[in-house]
Amino acid sequence: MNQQLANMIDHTLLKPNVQDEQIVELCKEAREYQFASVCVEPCYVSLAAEQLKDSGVEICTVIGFPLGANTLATKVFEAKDAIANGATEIDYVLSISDVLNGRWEQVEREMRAFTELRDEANAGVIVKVILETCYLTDAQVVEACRLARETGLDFVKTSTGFGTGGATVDHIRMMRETVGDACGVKASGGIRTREDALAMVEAGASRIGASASVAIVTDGGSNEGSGY
Ligand SMILES: O=C[C@H](O)COP(=O)(O)O
Repeated sequence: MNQQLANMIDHTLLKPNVQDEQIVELCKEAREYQFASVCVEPCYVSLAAEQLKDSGVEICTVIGFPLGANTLATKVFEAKDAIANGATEIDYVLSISDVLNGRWEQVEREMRAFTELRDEANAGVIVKVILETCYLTDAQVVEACRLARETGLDFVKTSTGFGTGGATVDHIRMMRETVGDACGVKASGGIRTREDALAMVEAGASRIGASASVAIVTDGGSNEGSGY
């Protein structure tokens, strides 16, 4: 097992039919392999936080997930509630409609709202913006990354795992080139093997989001994924 790789992985379980015992198991695995975080739906943040007390594993959750289509006020409320319940990492889906309609000032406003709520939380919370790159042009990916860097977000992230495509090496390279050292880059969606994960790291990813994390670090492969 490659510990360095494990330390970079958000151990993810995002499905409509998740139950408590699966979250308990996810947390057990995260503690054992020392993954960076568990990534769970907001309704499971409290349970995960309780399970992972004093483990060093962060509690990541997803906001406006998976479509990014909620209004900003709803996303902000959801994020604050998740932090109050114990979330330390917030992965929010950006307003894809604003990007597609060229409303970049709205995209920026949303990013600033997230950096503000992160700074107000003042508890080592970090924010990642999920771009859902499968729906964007390269120019839109670059512009979103440029704004994320400018507004001070912590990470840019490729995918929800529920779109028409996941992380690609080309997108990761483009995202890293745009944010430089100012932000982390998270590759997620469709990463099933150690080989997939290492290709993303090689291209510039500093975090991997995956449902198949255990298979990745134990050198196997898996068909496990979030998507429908
Ligand atoms: O946010 C992370 C993704 O949902 C993970 O995608 P995956 O289930 O395809 O590994």
